[in-house]
This record gives sequence, C-alpha cells and structure tokens, in this order.
Amino acid sequence: MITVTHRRYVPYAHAHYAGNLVDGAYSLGLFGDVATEICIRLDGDEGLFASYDDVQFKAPVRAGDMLEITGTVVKMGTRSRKIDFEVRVVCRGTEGSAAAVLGEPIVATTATGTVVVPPK
Ligand SMILES: C/C=C/C(=O)SCCNC(=O)CCNC(=O)[C@H](O)C(C)(C)COP(=O)(O)OP(=O)(O)OC[C@H]1O[C@@H](n2cnc3c(N)ncnc32)[C@H](O)[C@@H]1OP(=O)(O)O
Repeated sequence: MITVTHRRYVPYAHAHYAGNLVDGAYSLGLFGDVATEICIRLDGDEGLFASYDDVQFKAPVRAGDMLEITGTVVKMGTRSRKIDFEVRVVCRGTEGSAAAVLGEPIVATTATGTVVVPPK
C-alpha cells in the first residue's frame, strides 16, 4: 500500500489560540494535501475528499513546529481510497528562535478518511 509523507513548518501567522496553538482544522488541510499527492500517484487525478470516519486531536500543534504528515492507503475500492493519516511534531521551538529536534516525535493528530477519484 502506498504511503506519502510531507514535511511542513507551521508559520507563526497560523497561531490561533493561547500558547501559540494552531487550530485543529490546520491538520485537516495538511491531510488534504497528502491525499492529493496519493491520488495523483495512484490515479493521475487530484481526487475529491468524501468523508472522515474519525479525527483525533491527541496533542497540540504549535506555531514554530516542524511537522511530518503521513497518509497510507489502507483500502482500495473501485473509485474510493481509504487513507490513515498522522501528523507528528518532529521539531519544536524552545525559546526565542531556539528550537530542537525532538528525540521522540509527538503524535499530534490522527484521522481516517476516504477520497474518491473520477471514473476512468
Ligand atoms: C484530495 C483532497 C481533495 C479535497 O479536499 S476536495 C474538497 C472537499 N471535497 C469535496 O468538495 C467533494 C464534494 N463531494 C463530491 O463531489 C462527491 O460527493 C464525491 C465525488 C466525493 C462522491 O460522489 P460520487 O462520485 O457521485 O459518489 P458515488 O458514485 O456514490 O460513489 C463512488 C465511490 O465513493 C464512495 N463514497 C461516496 N461518498 C462517500 C462518502 N461520503 N464517504 C465514503 N465513501 C464515499 C462510494 O462508496 C464509492 O466507492 P467505490 O467506488 O469504492 O465503490
């Protein structure tokens, strides 16, 4: 099964809540981009997101985080592709412009969703 990984820096312009927290929808936007690449690689089309079965916000995403976003296709239907998603924080700001690579990535967001590609 195909896995696609994106890496993304979270700009401070996206901080939305106290403590520089980013809104949960930010992770869903990142999942959409990963799903788009999966659809292009599998089907030569950007595809359309049909639904999420489950979304879990397990730990905060903060401005200044470096994220790793993965999507793995777990089921191929005729036109539907079910995908498991995960956002992991791999680097985080400490103070001022100082930042560190985390020894153990933090799993921040997980989801399962379905994309649909057009008929061939
Ligand atoms: C990659 C990221 C992109 C985006 O984020 S795009 C922005 C958000 N998404 C949208 O705007 C999409 C809006 N929705 C639609 O346009 C349509 O709505 C769909 C194209 C998603 C589906 O419509 P239709 O093609 O007419 O569906 P069907 O012919 O009834 O089913 C085709 C396959 O898709 C599965 N499916 C349909 N709806 C859902 C659903 N809501 N959740 C899970 N699966 C769905 C079915 O089962 C079947 O699957 P099987 O081909 O494998 O047999």
